[in-house]
Amino acid sequence: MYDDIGPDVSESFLETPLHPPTTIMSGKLASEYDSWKKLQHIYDSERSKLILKDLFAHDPDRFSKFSVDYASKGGPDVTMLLDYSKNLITQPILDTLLSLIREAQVESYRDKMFSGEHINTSEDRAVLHVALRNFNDFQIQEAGTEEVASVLEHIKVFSEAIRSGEWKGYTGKPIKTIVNIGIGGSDLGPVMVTEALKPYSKRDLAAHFVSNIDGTHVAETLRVCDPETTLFIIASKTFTTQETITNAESAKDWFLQSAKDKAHVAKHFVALSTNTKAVTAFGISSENMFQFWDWVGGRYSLWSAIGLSIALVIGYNNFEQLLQGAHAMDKHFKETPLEKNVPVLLAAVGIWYNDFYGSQTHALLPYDQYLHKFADYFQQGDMESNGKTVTKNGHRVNYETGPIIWGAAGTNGQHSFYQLVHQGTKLIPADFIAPTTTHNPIANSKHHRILLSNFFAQPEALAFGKTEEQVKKELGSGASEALIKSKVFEGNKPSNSIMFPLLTPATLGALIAMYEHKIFVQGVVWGINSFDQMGVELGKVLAKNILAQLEKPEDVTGHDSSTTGLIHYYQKYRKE
Ligand SMILES: O=P(O)(O)OC[C@H]1O[C@H](O)[C@@H](O)[C@@H](O)[C@@H]1O
Repeated sequence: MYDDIGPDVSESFLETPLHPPTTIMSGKLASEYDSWKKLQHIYDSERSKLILKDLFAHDPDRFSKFSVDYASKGGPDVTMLLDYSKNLITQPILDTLLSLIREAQVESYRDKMFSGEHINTSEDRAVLHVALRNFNDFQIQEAGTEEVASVLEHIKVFSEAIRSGEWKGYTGKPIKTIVNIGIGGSDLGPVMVTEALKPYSKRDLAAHFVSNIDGTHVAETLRVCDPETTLFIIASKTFTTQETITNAESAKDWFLQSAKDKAHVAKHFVALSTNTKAVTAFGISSENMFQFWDWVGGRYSLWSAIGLSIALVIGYNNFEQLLQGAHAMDKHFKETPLEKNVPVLLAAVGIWYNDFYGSQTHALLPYDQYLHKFADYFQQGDMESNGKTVTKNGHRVNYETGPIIWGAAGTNGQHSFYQLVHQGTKLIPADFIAPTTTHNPIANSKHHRILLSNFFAQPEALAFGKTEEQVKKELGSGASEALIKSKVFEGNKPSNSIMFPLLTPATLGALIAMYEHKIFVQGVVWGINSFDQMGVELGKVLAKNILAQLEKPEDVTGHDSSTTGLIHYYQKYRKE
């Protein structure tokens, strides 16, 4: 059916010599690539034939053709199945998507990332989260990478001292509670991973995460803490983030109300940062500082010292397993041909919906309660990376870039938003994620079987729907036309299914790295810099200006009438 849109495309691009980087710097938009134009043509002319029901009916091997069995090479054993057969693609479409990825020189950019080239051009930085989990494997040239092992050793020694009770608080008691104070990349990764790996956690060490500047967050957390047995981890790459520094100051004040002597801060406060000067100025000595480097992006930093709270909760060995699982995925991404490369395939089908079908969002739907923060985590990971309108060369894109990421743990989502996914007007591609085995096989794994039956059923229902004939048959004669129509599921809604045996630290590491690289591939195709975050700046600057105007109504100047009206309302009704 699709012979005319030919699998030869990818080969012809393979034969095309790679352009030197300067050609890319001249600023081609993704929409100017030949394979992009070809995809547009395919979409326009073939879309009506892309019906999952037919594609499956015509090809009994569709599952085996469009699925990959991932197995780690080296490090802890991790296996994972990616089934992407329930996507609105054919082999020629996939080939053309892979041609696009080649034409955008993703492989060359990938190698630049792994070798430490400064691919974060706006900030002139390398992008080396892969160096944090490298274990001397890839050759990476960048200052700081030689210090990774010693920081890991510091994390190991410190986390063991806390976990064993050897580290004592100012009254000689062991630490019972940790409070990570950080926001964005200095919060979401540790929150997500400590939740995901709860079965590996030290249950008698309570972990809290304070991020929001809203005083409620720190106040409610301190309410359940004992200053004698609490360790505060101040996590901030820059150590200038208003929320984190304000929360940290309030935590220190609270602590000193009991401890009195500032010398006791050393036993109860540590810092994770790249900014030694600011850490010292805060009152934390450099021995209690865990270093990282400017080539670690905030949203890619859970592998760095920012992961200290993870190591404290699950133990250093499990933390290292997480890193090794990610490293094996890095190797897979670096060395596997595009056709079998899991992050590349996810990126390819994502581009198909995002840029040709016009899908605005992408749902992450883990059927694992431990992954309930997974979508939150990748909201930052994906949206802060690829939510850009301007290419690296300063051109405005004329296509869609990063999708809106959202989701919730199954089966909760089924009882809230799935209605719209099944029968709404929007096309919402989704990733269904599940372990074959649960950490909690209660009632003889009955819960897990029910959970998985839903995990299998939902993508099937989305893909194949329910026809009017089926509904009529079910309802029998006499059913109104309106009732019949309301029960029809159009189907043809795409999804990926990702399965693995058990959510272990190494598996989670691989899963996170897989999505990181998917984001990377898409960013390169769109020509954007996935590693800066200029979009978070403007609001911060305006807030700083407004903060200085909050006292008196006459100070409120320079705003539109709406903003002025809102501030005046606050000034009228506030109670200190
Ligand atoms: O770790 P920091 O420096 O406190 O930054 C916290 C967060 O701040 C901003 O929102 C962004 O830059 C994020 O990428 C970052 O994760």
